[in-house]
Amino acid sequence: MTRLAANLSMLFTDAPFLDRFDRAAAAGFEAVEFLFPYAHSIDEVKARLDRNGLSLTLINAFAGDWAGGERGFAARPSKTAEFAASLNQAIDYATGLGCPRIHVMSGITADEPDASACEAAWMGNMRLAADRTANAGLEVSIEPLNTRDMPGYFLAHQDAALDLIGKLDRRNVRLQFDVYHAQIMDGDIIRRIERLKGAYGHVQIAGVPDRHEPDTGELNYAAIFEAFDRVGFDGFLGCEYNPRGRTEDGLGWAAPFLTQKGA
Ligand SMILES: O=C(O)C(=O)[C@H](O)CO
Ligand SMILES: [Mg+2]
Repeated sequence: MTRLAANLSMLFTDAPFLDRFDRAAAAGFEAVEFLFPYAHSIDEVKARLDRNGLSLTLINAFAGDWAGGERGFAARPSKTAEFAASLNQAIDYATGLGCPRIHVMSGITADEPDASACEAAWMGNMRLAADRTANAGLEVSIEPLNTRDMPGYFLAHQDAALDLIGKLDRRNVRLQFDVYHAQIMDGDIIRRIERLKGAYGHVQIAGVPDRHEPDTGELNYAAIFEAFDRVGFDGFLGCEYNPRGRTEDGLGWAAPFLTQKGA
């Protein structure tokens, strides 16, 4: 069964962040995800989830100065203190908001002088993340990002991320399988959904190449939704795209999977 989560960092962005929860629920979503809730208190965010009966599927740990180009700390040898602080904060929010999963970003490492030091930093930081989140009953996700949108990011390919997860040897770290990034970098999406079954705990979707609604472009999302069903994926597909216009006007493709309000 296809279950959708609205990504509130990308959808309904004509409204202030807290009002996007109301808009998502009114549009028929039962779940949401977002990158960074940290400008708001846990209580403020929880009140919006509760009053709309929404569940929360994913948050990101704080990733640094986003506007300045930072994309997380895990693989950056000089940022271990920032990493630990962002992890503790994210665990507090995830626990307080009933969110099962934290996306921990690895960082831009293209300019780091020593690639092996980046991998060593990633291993050490991610073991810390895995162990602290496991104690809190949470999962960590890592996500390869395409090099066109995110040049220099530490993780770009699905198989490389899987190799690292293998070396990490922690059961609560899994892939965040973003179909948009995976198609741009690796392709072979249907076979990959089958082959990686169990290795991803969260999925995100968007049209390729423009990152708009998943109803145009080079991917056949009807077949992709069927493939996730066929392999028994029972998590959420996060709608992480830039709407072509007003979010509600572009939700025709999602209508079969949204709650019909007033029905
Ligand atoms: O960009 C994405 O696809 C994400 O999911 C990240 O959380 C932000 O880079
Ligand atoms: Mg994503």
